[in-house]
Amino acid sequence: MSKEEKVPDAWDDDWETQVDRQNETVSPERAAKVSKAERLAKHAELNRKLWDSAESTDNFLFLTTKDDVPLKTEFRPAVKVLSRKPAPKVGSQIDPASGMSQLTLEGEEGGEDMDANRKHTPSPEELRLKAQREREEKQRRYEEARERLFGSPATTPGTSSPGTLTPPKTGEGKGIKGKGKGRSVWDGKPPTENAPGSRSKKLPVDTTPDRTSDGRQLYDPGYSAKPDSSFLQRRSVPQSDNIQPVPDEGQQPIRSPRGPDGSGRRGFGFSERAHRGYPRSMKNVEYISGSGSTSLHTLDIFLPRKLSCEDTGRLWVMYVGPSPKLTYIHGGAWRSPDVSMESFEPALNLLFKGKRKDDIAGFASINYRLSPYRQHPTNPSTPDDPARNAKHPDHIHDVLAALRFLQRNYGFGERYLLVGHSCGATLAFQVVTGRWNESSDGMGIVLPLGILGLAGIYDLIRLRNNHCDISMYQAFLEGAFGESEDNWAKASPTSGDFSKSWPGGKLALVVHSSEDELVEKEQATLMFQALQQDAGQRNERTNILQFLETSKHDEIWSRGTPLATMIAKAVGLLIGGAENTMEPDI
Ligand SMILES: N[C@@H](CC(=O)c1ccccc1NC=O)C(=O)O
Repeated sequence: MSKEEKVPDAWDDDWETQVDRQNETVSPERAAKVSKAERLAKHAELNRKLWDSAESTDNFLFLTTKDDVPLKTEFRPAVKVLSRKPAPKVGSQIDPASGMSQLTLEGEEGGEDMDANRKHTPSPEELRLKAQREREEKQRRYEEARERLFGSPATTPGTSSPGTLTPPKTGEGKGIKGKGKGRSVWDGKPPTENAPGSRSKKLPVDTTPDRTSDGRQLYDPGYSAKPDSSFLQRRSVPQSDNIQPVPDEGQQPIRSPRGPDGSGRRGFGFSERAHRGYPRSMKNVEYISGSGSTSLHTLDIFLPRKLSCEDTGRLWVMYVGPSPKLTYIHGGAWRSPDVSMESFEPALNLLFKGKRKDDIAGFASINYRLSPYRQHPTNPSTPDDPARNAKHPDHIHDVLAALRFLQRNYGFGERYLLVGHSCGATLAFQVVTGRWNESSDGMGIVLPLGILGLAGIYDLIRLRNNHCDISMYQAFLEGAFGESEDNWAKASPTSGDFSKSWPGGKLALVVHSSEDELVEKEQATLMFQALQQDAGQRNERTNILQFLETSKHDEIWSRGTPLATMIAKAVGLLIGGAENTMEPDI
């Protein structure tokens, strides 16, 4: 048979006719001219077909003749191979990554020449090596994520495993005693609940126990929380409560801040590429995942250096509102979308050139859902955006959820300063009223050692009354807290009873600028008075009211210096003791 002649396809209905036609068209001359080689080839081909049919397992005739056939299946007509095309082969290959068997149907990709299309089938050894490579890659990625989150690798590289949250390695870092400061506002024990009488020292104190000799660490394996304690050490991330334990590099855009490099350039710009060194920044980490999560349930984390279990001499700083682990809470009248983490960056740059740079373990900036702002000039909210239709107490619930996420993942307990600007300061003080501090699993957060409120709103009704000629105030307060002024009163931090709700508090620093054009200084004074109500009682808190001379409302954060100075001062008060109180700290 010449190459030009097409082999009839046995799947075609008329294949027999085609074959017959071909046979007819073969001239007797051509038939007669069959060479010896051709005859041998034909013979070999016939032989091959015979062996194929003999070896076919499609139909074991000896079994079909018996009635008691072992493994008998229902009647299935045997597939007859009618074509010279190789029969489609179903191959199964185990994917080393997924462990799933991948079914492939050779010949599916079309094309007549199956040899050309046939893929290389890996040998078992190749598969094993591939699986091993993939396993190693997975482990490496997990350890990267873990190190990014905790700032320290597993004790033995490759021994940590996804699914368990192992405590950070002991190593780098310095305890208070090691720093030679000898003064601390906490006692070196694992954080306990903010229960009355749980603190024994007033700020400042000079009785720091030797925390290295008592052997306790952030994750003390021997420590068990008091039965009624709101603090529980976490050795594994809870699966409940929508907590996302490890920000995954694939999911989280990482911005890597540059620290001051001595060149005089501003530091902490964020580079485009992710990198694993320090300082390290993680952006848009979701603190709630799943159905209730929105685009604003995020926080940003900034780690100046590797974290260590022995970092108990350092504070975290949390900014409520957009920023870096000072915890910081941004302002924006509970509704403005244009206040973001960047508002904290000028202050960060200064802080990390300043005296307190070694006293801060990490920063976090907490975002939270906003109330509607339909008239926003450039970015109006829409009714269907769950991130921008919040009503009190949504905002404070979000802040508490974020703090719980950070505490569970980083285990810093009470060792943090909560910083808020404007309505961020409202939220910061709402945290320590304890009124909304409950959670689905019955565990609240551990309240902070200190609060720094800047240009804060603390008495909602007084604020509106002082500005009743400007509709914006009524509008944003109503947008956030509804129409009932009873609710406004209950939500106002000035109505808190802090001796009861925040007995472990060491510092409340209320800062206001005389030049604030949006919030009057009465707000700061009222807050200070509310804090002072329990002065002289059993509490150990230092309350400070401080007025700045030169900052307008938003300049406190936008110029960087006022915010950085006040954070450094608060950190100094909490860590360094009284002698540092009046020093310029940055
Ligand atoms: N830019 C905001 C106004 C604002 O942020 C504000 C106005 C008056 C008093 C306090 C304010 N912000 C507090 O977080 C707005 O347009 O709603």
